[in-house]
Amino acid sequence: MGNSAYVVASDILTAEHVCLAIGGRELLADATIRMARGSITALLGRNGAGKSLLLQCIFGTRAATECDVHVNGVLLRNAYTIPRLMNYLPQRPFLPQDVRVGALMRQYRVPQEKLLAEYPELEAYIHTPIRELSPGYERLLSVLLVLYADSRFTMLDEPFAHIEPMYAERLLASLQRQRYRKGIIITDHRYEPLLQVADTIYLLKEGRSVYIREVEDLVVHGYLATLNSLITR
Ligand SMILES: Nc1ncnc2c1ncn2[C@@H]1O[C@H](COP(=O)(O)OP(=O)(O)OP(=O)(O)O)[C@@H](O)[C@H]1O
Repeated sequence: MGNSAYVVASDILTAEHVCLAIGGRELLADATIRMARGSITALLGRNGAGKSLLLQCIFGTRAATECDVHVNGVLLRNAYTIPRLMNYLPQRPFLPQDVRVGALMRQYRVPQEKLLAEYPELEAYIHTPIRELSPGYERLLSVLLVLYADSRFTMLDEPFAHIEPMYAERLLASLQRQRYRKGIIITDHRYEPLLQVADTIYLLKEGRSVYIREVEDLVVHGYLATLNSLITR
């Protein structure tokens, strides 16, 4: 797990009693997540466990049956409407296809010089419209825009999907750097890199969030069959 020494005295976001039913099907049943600015929280769960729905409920773009989101004890409604509080990387492509990379960096208020210092290869794409990027490159750019944007909390839904191994490693390093200035929650099926950087781990199971104290708990709760892939590294 990550080093909680990175955690600084800071904003605390809690989402409690998150309940959601669609078409009579109970999909979230009292899920709870707590995240602090300066730390990384991993949200694991099997396919269809409700991870994306939970993030959308916290963000406020999905109407939940119940969802109490507080930042430093202040109750929030529709977190997405509060400037610079929180941003969210959805699982599916969302960038406007006709807009150029540089224009999007400005729109997201990304510190362009800093981002280009870390990813100098992006310079060549500054004038390129999104529709001309490969799907993997578009995904990488989407993750970077959300991660480097000015917000106190960032939620990333499958940031490693479609990203080549070299970029996945660099992205992990970027996450470590960005954790100093924001609280980050990540859900991804590539659990190994997540376990490396996460300070806190939750497993979403049967609509509830289970706090994972030890990686062995992931086997106990039926998320992993064994710990072999972790232990043999
Ligand atoms: N609009 C909807 N109407 C009905 N059911 C939905 C809707 N959106 C999601 N679901 C169902 O809710 C469940 C949880 O979906 P969600 O996308 O949150 O899962 P997930 O944990 O993110 O899964 P994955 O890891 O496969 O992306 C799934 O069974 C899905 O079919």
